[in-house]
Amino acid sequence: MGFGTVSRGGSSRWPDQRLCTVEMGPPCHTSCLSRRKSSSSPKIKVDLDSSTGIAVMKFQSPPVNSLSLDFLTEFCISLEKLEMDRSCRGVVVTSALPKIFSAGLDIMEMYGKSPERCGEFWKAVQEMWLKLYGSNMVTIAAINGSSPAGGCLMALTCDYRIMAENPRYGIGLNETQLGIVAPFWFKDTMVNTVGHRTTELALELGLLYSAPDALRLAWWTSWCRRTRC
Ligand SMILES: CC/C=C\CC(=O)SCCNC(=O)CCNC(=O)[C@H](O)C(C)(C)COP(=O)(O)OP(=O)(O)OC[C@H]1O[C@@H](n2cnc3c(N)ncnc32)[C@H](O)[C@@H]1OP(=O)(O)O
Repeated sequence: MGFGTVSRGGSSRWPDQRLCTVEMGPPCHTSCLSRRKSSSSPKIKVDLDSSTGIAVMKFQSPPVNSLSLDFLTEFCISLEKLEMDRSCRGVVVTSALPKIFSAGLDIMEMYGKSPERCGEFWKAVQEMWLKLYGSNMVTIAAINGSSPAGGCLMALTCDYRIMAENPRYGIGLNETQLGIVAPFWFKDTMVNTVGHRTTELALELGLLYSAPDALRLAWWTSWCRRTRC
């Protein structure tokens, strides 16, 4: 079973556990997280407004909010805590840094590391996707800066996307420009939002879109497919 087959909003609060076994090694989400410790200085600031039930997760990991193992671990733990808080109905993910939403996967995590460390990192990337995609909360990406590759994946994984209009901000799965292939579940996540043909073109050329171009291609017209149960 592939990641692209995970359905949203099913009866379970978490995606099918079989996915952990097949794609992610030994189960399960919580045990993976509890093995890792997040760094002492928070990379993500979380504020929950109890009067609205809306939480804001602000990325504050300079210089570019790259998705390191520490960042991803903290993200998953924070999201899990909000998930368990019944008063929280929705989450906005955004950046505290000027000009950057997230630069995507931390390139230094993929260079000169042991296979074990690479495996741990990749598992954390998958967990981020599973937790965000399978969340019972309404999830919104407020994209207030550039959002290439893994940053784009994170935004696409949310129910809604809102992007600040600035000609310097780009969003897209630009992996081809880096000489690497976007994993199929990155691709599937984009197909779910903008359709097959747009995704095919975007991935082939490694395109980064401005907010108006993305709007034209229906990046922002996804709807909330579930409510908090
Ligand atoms: C198999 C899965 C494959 C891929 C998924 C991925 O996500 S791969 C990562 C893809 N990411 C990118 O291609 C983004 C590359 N970065 C940029 O385009 C720019 O840095 C960005 C985000 C537009 C910001 O530009 P700006 O001019 O503001 O900053 P600058 O380029 O000078 O970068 C500042 C420092 O950040 C470091 N950095 C940038 N991106 C990453 C990253 N993804 N991981 C780790 N570090 C990153 C950059 O090297 C600079 O470091 P410094 O020590 O100051 O030189």
